[in-house]
Amino acid sequence: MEVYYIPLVVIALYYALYYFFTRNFNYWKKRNVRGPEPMALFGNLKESALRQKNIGLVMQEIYDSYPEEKVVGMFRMTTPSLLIRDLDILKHIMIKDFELFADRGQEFSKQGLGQNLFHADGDTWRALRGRFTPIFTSGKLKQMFGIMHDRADIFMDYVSKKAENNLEFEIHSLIQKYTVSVISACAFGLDLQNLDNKLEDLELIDKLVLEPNFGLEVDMMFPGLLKKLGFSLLPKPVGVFFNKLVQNVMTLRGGKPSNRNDFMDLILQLREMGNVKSANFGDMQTSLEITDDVIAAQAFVFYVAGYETSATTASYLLYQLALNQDVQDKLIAEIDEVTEAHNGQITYESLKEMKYFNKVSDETLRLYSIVEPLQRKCATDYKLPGTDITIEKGTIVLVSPRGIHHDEKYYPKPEVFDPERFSPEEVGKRHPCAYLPFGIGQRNCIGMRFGKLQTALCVTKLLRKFRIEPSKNTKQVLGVDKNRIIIGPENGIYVNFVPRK
Ligand code: HEM
Repeated sequence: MEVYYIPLVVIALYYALYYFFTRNFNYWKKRNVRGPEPMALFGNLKESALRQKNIGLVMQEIYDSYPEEKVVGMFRMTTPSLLIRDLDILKHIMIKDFELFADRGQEFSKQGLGQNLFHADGDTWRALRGRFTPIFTSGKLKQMFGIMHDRADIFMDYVSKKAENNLEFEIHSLIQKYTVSVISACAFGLDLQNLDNKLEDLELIDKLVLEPNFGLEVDMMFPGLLKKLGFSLLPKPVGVFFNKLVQNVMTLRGGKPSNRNDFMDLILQLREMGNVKSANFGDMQTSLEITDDVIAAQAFVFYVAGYETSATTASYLLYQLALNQDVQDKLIAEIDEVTEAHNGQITYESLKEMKYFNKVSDETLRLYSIVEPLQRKCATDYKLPGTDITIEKGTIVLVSPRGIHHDEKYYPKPEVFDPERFSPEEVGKRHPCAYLPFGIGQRNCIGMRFGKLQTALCVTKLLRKFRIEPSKNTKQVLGVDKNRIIIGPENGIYVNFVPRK
């Protein structure tokens, strides 16, 4: 008899689940906000949740599908979120009304690695940003340049040896060797001499952190649940690894700054200054004790945010030089001229003088912005300027830099690589929010100057020695890796390094 109930139970369960996973899907319709039709459970992120497409491409497609809309109502899994397309609204959210949108809405813990600058929110973030901003000034970077330069020389020796046997390189993984050694040296004083021996632990960290895990989707579906349950977005071994690493470095330095002038020294100097109040970020007086856990969390985020982003930027840049030999000619001429004027040395100052390099680098990051989407959480009910729409407290708003950077309204023929888009005249004609590879506003990328510097150093050193040319494996169109949380090339980028005459 009971057996007859089984189909009924299955059907009831099916409907209950279906209801649960679609219960919010009238949310934007009720508010007259247009957007793509969501799918049960996945909302509008089915392809990224199933790892069929990088989330950056999914967001760009949503952006492209609504050219007339200022905002697009969408669903991150089952949670209503809003994609901002209009640049004036974007400016309000990211800059003018920043106080209401300071959070990213990804904080998963107030302890351990959760105290890192990227994931932290609220007072913890304010205190962290206030205290750590001084270690990214131009002056501090200049002091660190020597460490970076040594790493670049080791890298050039490595490449030159390899190039004796084979001109073709897969440049994404190649340049990662350089950025891993730079960040390891600058963030925690680790001198990786043999670039082929990327530490096994660091390989593992790469896998654990930069490959998407389903914690992200759970957090989208049930915002705040992971934090309540004490689950981390980051697997435990990551925390253990960075704590141990930082402990070792601090023990070696006797808990005091050495004379290396790396991030670890700068953080130890900050610690010696004690619990300084900082009111730089908003009205709130915030303070923060720099504990070992706080140091480990920042070492973690500087490492993870620092190496892959710059390696990807440099490899896309070299790829575009291979395809655009005229741009490369002009860039090499500039590098040679400026370097000769500095007695054949590439220095912090000489890199600053390379104006054309900056244009090439800016255009690279327009075409291939790497961190997608940008995200903020609304701290209060908020009427979007210039619309009748009020978003509720707690709503996640998203921005697609890739969508904006490929929008022909701002960049005619967006798929063409043209560094002249970044001449001062052209930049002056554009909306200030039309370019955001490093994000924008008070919560933008804290490591922007560091990232630009290590990319510039690597590329200029390479171009002093080699021309970059297409190889038989150079693709005309690059795919995007589906299995990374940031944008990067699928199956690498192949080019030839041809020694310059
Ligand atoms: C080409 C290189 C890089 C790119 C394209 C890049 C891009 C970004 C973007 C788009 C954001 C989010 C900004 C926002 O939400 O408005 C970000 C945040 C961040 N980046 Fe970078 N980044 C790069 C290099 C670096 C480096 C070298 C470091 C550290 C050494 C770093 C550390 C961080 C940190 C800590 C945050 C969080 C800042 C906060 O929330 O206060 N990044 N980055």
